[in-house]
Amino acid sequence: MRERLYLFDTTLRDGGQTTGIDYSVEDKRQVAELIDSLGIDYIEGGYPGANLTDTQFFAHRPGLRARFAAFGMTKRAGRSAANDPGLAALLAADADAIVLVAKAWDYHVELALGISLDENLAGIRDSVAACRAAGREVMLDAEHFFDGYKANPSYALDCIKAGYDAGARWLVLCDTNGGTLPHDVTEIVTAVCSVMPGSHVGIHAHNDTDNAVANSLAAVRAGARQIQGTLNGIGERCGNANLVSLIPSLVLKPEFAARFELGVSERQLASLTKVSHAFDELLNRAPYRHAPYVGASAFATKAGIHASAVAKDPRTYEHVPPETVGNTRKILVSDQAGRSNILAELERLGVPVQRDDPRIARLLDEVKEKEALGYAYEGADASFALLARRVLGKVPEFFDVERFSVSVERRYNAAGERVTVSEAIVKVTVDGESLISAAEGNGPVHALDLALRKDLGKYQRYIGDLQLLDYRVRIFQGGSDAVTRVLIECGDSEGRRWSTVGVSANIIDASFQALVDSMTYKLLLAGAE
Ligand SMILES: CC(=O)SCCNC(=O)CCNC(=O)[C@H](O)C(C)(C)COP(=O)(O)OP(=O)(O)OC[C@H]1O[C@@H](n2cnc3c(N)ncnc32)[C@H](O)[C@@H]1OP(=O)(O)O
Ligand SMILES: CC(=O)C(=O)O
Repeated sequence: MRERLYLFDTTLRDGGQTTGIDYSVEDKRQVAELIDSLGIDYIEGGYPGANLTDTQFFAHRPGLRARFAAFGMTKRAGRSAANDPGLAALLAADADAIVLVAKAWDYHVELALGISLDENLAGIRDSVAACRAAGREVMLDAEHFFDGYKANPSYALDCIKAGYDAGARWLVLCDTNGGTLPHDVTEIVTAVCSVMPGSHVGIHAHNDTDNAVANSLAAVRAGARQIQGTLNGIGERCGNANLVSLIPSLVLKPEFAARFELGVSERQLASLTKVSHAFDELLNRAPYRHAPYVGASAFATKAGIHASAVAKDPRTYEHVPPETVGNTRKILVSDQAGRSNILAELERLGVPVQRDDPRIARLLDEVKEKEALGYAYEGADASFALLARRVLGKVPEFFDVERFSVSVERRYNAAGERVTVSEAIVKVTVDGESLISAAEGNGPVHALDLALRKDLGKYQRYIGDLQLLDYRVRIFQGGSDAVTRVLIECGDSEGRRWSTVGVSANIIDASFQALVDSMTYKLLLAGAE
């Protein structure tokens, strides 16, 4: 029979202490729903009474499947629990559980609180008892437990015992400064669980040594049965234990899966990548490509030797199947590639080719030569598709660019204001007919884009819904000269997205190459003839 392991999410409380993150009430509601969709047991909504947002959030409690927890501190020194405004605000909040933070390090009690060690124990007892008397489930967040245990083990233990005796359901050992390493966590949690029931012990790890996840797993192995953490590891300073990394390790790694049961179903696990990215979207930041399990690179294979083995069996280079966490396998084409990468990418792009086609070796050589000049195909799938189709003789000559020119001029407009105007002229040949178009744009690339797509003759009807979505420039040293690489991302009304690359010593020329590839790829996608 497997033991139940409880997950506690503090994205909305400790996560709110992250630099650069400032939730609104509506943000909190949306994040709570995201967390709840994963099957987490507890969601800590914030600190009612500490600020208006949190107080309002608790005033209109979200409808959640998880137990909803309110955070606050034990009563202030010199006040009774019944006469403490902070505690009163916590009790007034509509929450199933109350999390009380209490000092467990003698040094902090004497310095930060300025009270005796016994007064602190009495404060813990009285505060927990008051919350229990109000019918709430109580958790004691034992702040600085690990540092406190190292300094004075019997006092740190007395603090959590005081909470337990007064009725706290959970005693959460906090590595508040985040400096504890996994071997210390193992030793200290083992010692705690030899005198307290592990089924009441939790872990709250910070990531200041990049060990918050490792420390949480060590605590579970040593007997703790509740893990606190956040979505994508946000939290004070370097963050908290990342639940997005912890959940799949607990569910998929045999050592944990065989011993423990979580509230997260297979279907919920498969939504992890989506939830993690949706959270970043809400925070208005790009998802971290290299995030374990859910990053775009987590199951991306670039090296030729790896790709060749992955084609035979993905388990050769994947520690878990990507689909279990809702991620996907990617085989990238670059100067690190071999034939296997090329074949896998051609298959993904739907380009039919025999495995022993001698043109594959030519294509691989061409990729490596162009990458040496500065092209980067791992981020430009459409340019690779065109290169491959050209080598395989499968790209129609839709249009030919005879010439283009761009000018940038600063002048006064009719209202006497100073404006900078970009104008472009593009001359193309379509089916033997010369077509000249001119356009003005916000900048030179915008003007070129508009001029190029203004008149493509009989192909015009295929490109009406083409949209330029992203434009990135990188300047680097190629040989003795500076080289500019431009990556462009485009999309269309059918929700398709593709990327192209252009390289030149001249930024406009590099941009134009990428624009032309983009237009050509769109015509291919549209089946233009
Ligand atoms: C480890 C953690 O992450 S704990 C959570 C930390 N999170 C936050 O602090 C965010 C929300 N906090 C706040 O909005 C404010 O700090 C408030 C509203 C809680 C308190 O504000 P203020 O009354 O102005 O006090 P201030 O923040 O300056 O200092 C904290 C006070 O609480 C006392 N205190 C700290 N921890 C505890 C505790 N566990 N039990 C009792 N008192 C405590 C401190 O000694 C200090 O008292 P003092 O004012 O007599 O010196
Ligand atoms: C309670 C808490 O957030 C900490 O000790 O880190």
